[in-house]
Amino acid sequence: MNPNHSSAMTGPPAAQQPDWPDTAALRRAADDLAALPALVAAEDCDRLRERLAAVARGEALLLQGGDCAESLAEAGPDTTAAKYRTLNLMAAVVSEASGLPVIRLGRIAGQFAKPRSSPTELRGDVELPAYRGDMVNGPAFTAAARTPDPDRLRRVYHASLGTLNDLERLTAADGGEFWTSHEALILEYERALSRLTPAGRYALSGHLLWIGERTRRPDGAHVAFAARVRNPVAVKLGPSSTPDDALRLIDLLDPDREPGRLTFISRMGAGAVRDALPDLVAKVAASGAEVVWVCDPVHGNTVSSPTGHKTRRLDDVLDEIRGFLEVHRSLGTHPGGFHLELTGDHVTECVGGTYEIRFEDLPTRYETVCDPRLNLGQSLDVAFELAAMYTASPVTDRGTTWATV
Ligand SMILES: O=C[C@H](O)[C@H](O)COP(=O)(O)O
Ligand SMILES: C=C(OP(=O)(O)O)C(=O)O
Ligand SMILES: [Mn+2]
Repeated sequence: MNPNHSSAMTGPPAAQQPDWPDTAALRRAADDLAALPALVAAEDCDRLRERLAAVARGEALLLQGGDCAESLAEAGPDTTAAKYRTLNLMAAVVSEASGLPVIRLGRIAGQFAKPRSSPTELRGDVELPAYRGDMVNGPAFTAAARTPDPDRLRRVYHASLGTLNDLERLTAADGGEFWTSHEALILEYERALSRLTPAGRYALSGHLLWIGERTRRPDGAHVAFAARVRNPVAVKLGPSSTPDDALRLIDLLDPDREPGRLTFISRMGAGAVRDALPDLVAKVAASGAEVVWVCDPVHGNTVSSPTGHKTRRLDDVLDEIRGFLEVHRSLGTHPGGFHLELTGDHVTECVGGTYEIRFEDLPTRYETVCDPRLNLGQSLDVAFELAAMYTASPVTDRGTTWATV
């Protein structure tokens, strides 16, 4: 794995790219995708950008959620409907309590690629390439499954198309808008599904694409790609982010200062959010840029259970949300929304909740292929806790009236 892999001879470095063993096959897969219909419409990306502009103005909230990594084996109408209904229920609860419209954005129909802390995984004395999401390789711990396979680009395209069809049926039945998003990680996939339209270039693999914590360097290939497309885009900001990083990203990704174009997803961890976030939000606000601030209260709170399962405590998730709201309250800025890893099923991957999952319960239904997801009950716990926070401190004007949270 070459961390400075550059996918074009002269392009900027692209972090977290797989070592594809057959680059000719990769080229053929990308060419096939480039000739297939785009997955979403450019006009819909524009419409989502308008909705996000309302969030930037403090007139709406964003709820973004879904699997850490979608799975080809699990893809289908039932899992899609379960995730859709979970987000729908959460949005209804939060909207009722806050009095604000809630925009529903799935981590769905394309969330098939993962950045990893380590390029390899060691079990006993066997070392294999890390699982990088079903767009790249398979989760089974065998050399065959872990070898990056370019045909997977085609498979996730078709699975995403099926999911989009299912989502269309679901939204037609209840009349609401629902948008799709994923991390723009594998550049061959994203470039192959970008299209030049009369209004400019769009990444048409999803409505909103985000850049992850591990690929957000301002001089990197992911930021360069996002800068070239007109979709709404987001960037994760972890505890090492500096105000200067944020301001550079604004200049690169939102040079025209278009409200709704750029979202920052803060993922600091419950222990760091109150210290790390205020300076970022204050300096961005002082620059005059109108970005959307979203809280991802899961990625900074991953721990290992005594049984070695990757997990998260619901209490930490809620504490980071509270910290995020406190920071915005004290600065008079709008806490624009929430980004969560969740599923509509009754999995046992995170601990805590009204129907409490304990460390010892984790093996019962631990089904994620990457990070632990909140189950249906835990997702609703988050929604009702949010409702309680909004009821205690009503939003009346740009989120400035957070008396207590
Ligand atoms: O979102 C997913 C994970 O946080 C990311 O892939 C890193 O996971 P890892 O530390 O298990 O590699
Ligand atoms: C990898 C992810 O997050 P981050 O880039 O914030 O670590 C993710 O959202 O699954
Ligand atoms: Mn994750």
